[in-house]
Amino acid sequence: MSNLRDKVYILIEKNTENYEEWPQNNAKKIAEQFNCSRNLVSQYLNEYWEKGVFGKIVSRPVLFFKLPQVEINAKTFKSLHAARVWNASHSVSPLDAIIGSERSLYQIISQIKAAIQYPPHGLPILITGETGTGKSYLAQVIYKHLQKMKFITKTARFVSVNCSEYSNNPELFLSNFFGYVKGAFTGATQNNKGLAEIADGGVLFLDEIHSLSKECQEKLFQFMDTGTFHRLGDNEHWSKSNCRFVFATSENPEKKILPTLLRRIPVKVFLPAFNKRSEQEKKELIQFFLKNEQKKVGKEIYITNNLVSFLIHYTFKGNVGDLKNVIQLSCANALIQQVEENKLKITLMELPEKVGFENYKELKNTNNSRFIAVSNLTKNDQKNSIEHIITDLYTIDIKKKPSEKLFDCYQKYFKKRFINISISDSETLNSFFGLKFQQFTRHIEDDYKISVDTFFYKIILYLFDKNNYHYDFKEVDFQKWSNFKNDVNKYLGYEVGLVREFKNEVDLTSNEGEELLFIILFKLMVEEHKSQKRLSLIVAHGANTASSIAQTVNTMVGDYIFDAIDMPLDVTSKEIALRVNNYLNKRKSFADLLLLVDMGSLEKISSQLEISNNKNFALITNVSTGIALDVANQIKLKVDTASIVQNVKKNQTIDVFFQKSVKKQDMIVCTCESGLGTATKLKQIMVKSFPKNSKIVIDSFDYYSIAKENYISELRKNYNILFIVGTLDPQVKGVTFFSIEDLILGINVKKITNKLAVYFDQKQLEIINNNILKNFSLTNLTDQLTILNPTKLLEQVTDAIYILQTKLNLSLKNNTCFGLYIHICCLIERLVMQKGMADEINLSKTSSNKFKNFYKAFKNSFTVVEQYYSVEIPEIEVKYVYDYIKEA
Ligand SMILES: Nc1ncnc2c1ncn2[C@@H]1O[C@H](COP(=O)(O)OP(=O)(O)OP(=O)(O)O)[C@@H](O)[C@H]1O
Repeated sequence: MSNLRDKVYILIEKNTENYEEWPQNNAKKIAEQFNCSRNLVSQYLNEYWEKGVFGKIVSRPVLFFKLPQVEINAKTFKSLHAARVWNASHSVSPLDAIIGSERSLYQIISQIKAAIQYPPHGLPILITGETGTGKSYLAQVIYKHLQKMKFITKTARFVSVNCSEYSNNPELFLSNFFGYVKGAFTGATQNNKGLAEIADGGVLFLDEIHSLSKECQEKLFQFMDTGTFHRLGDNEHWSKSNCRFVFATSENPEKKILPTLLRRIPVKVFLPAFNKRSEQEKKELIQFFLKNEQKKVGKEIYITNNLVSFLIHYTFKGNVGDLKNVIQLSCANALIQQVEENKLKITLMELPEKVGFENYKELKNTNNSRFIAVSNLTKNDQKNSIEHIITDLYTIDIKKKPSEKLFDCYQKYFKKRFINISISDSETLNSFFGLKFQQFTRHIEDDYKISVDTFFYKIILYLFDKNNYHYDFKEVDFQKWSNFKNDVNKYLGYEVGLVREFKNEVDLTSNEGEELLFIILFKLMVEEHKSQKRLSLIVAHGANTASSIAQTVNTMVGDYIFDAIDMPLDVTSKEIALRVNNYLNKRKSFADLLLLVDMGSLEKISSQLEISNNKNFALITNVSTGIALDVANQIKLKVDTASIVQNVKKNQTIDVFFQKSVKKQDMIVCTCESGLGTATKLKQIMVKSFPKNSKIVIDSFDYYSIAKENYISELRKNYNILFIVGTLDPQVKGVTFFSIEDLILGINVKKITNKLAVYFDQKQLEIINNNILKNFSLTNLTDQLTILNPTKLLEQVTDAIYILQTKLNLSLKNNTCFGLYIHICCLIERLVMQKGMADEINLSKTSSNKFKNFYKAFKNSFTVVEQYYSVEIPEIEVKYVYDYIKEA
């Protein structure tokens, strides 16, 4: 028989399982249940809390729950909701187990998590994507997540409705969905619950939502708004259901779903097609399905390397769903042949007939066939895991005895290990990390005049960008970890500060080991004497011609010399120039550019490349592995660029070209006094308003940097600044400023388009004009900036600022208000998404009385907002608003 202390533990553990039971976890209720002293129970509960076993919620009554794992410090929460959100974000979620959750689906899953735990019943979500990309699968995992994280009870249902079944029969939908009463139609012999009611407390998944008739869509959004509806045949009584909505469609939602319904779905996520996913993820999916087959057939499965390569490169029209079928059928085909064997071996021969080989380019270069066990399928990739690399660096440290040469050894090690690294530009730019890292390296190049080495730049993206790599770091347990750290630290300096600055900006959490690796790579990337003064780039047509020449040559000379850009066959010289310009734009601090291309006309591209006039530019055509090798060898021998061109001309019978370019790029600057985050979003909205092929660079900058003269003059060396868009005029001489306020009010948009007249034709200008008017409406702006309901949020923030002005007897200018609306809307979203609790408010003693008064008035004005979103605006943010208003 266990004692009372154990009984309390067991009861709390059991009740924690079911969120509905959490309110029972208080001393009074437990004491009643066990018929014992309340004080004693309270003592035990607090003991467990102090040990970090239970979390404490300081509501009335005080509640306890079992933490997912023991914490070092005692955890206290201000409300049930805060505890629940924290608990959810610290438990392993089924959503995190989805393949790709840490890379291609990373953003999507974070968005979904924030949306479904939004109080009280989550925000509706729309999942789009081609057929077979996993929309229904994701909806089911969302449901499992909600159950596991206790946002819904164990008995809550997942109700799936395939709307395409009702496309021609709205009445049937309404009766099945909302239920009916006896006599509602012929055959309605008794009252019947509808799917909406069955889903009460759970998840309602409406698949192929675009096929619902207009009438049904209207009824649906009325139900979404109020949670109530009439059963068919009964217009008097209201039925109720509180369910979470997940919608899916494989069509373009803007075209097929009523705008009124679409507006009520604030979170829209897009699942990528199978061929858009990385090789690593494809391999993991293949492994996942093969493991399922292994379980079914009860035999170990072996697959050939060529079949894996086929599955990775084949275009599956039905995406992941098709891949799953093809794997199942291949295993079935193999099983017929190998009934007697205790292993199942599958090769290209077992592929089902429906798979066509005509598009399969890789088949030409199949490798020597070899079988791989399913469990080993993704093993090779693990070799590049952060954990492995740190272990290697640690071993080098022990072997080499720390010396001046330590970082030379590290450099050699990385060059050897990552010589074949290939990350395309588009991959790096798609992610938040990629964009930020690019911006950051540009900032250190511009502001600190530090050159960035492309090779190490790529390794950092490869290892630390969750979109690119399996981010599976476990704590490294070295006996001599601290010695290693000390050895390395001897050679580190300002890099440490820069890395921390960057990490804070992207909100990258990392443990000690990861941080040290990041700093080592960063140091190697920026070491001045080794920095890359010459960029060598191969551009060629074909799926991987350029990268394969670059990889071969880099491997042959044992050094990372060439970057590569692969071009589709039908690309125009203009598009090539655009891609090369994008590449150059990211690497401003080089002295020479050596460009090796495979196409004919030299002048056509060179005239379209934008290279500042202080840089040498050499172009070599008809690139082949031989020519690239010749160039690489000369680079290794430190031959200067002009001589390389002459030598190649002598050695090879080809055309070469050398010129100094003088053309500058045009730029629109986006800035926002309330911070770089908002400026970046502003930039995204501007980019969206311009045609895709626009050559004008649109970029975001820190307000205070832009206001500095020397910063602007550096920028002007490479760019011609057309105008600035932002919340507050940074007063840059000779550059027109357009305030967001004007754009919101539709003022001055014509002036913008006038400035662009030389770049676009009349039709394009009209489109830009309309886009700006559309994209800069205040609601749309907030919509872009937040996932919360923009109209509601904006209304509440506007009211709060109005009250604040009245309280303080202030009259803020329109543009100050607009700046504040946008900043505070973004802030509220940040706080909602933060998952944890807001910091304790501790009005510092050093604050001025003026600020203290402001703080009080601000808090009073924002009470409604804070309560509605269950957030607390921290003092530091209030101080920010205070300074902003003071400056304006
Ligand atoms: N990430 C994944 N991990 C494991 N299995 C997956 C994944 N994505 C999809 N699948 C599997 O692929 C098949 C097709 O997925 P699903 O039916 O969810 O696609 P869909 O996008 O809803 O397709 P449709 O638009 O045709 O309804 C299912 O059997 C599903 O289990």
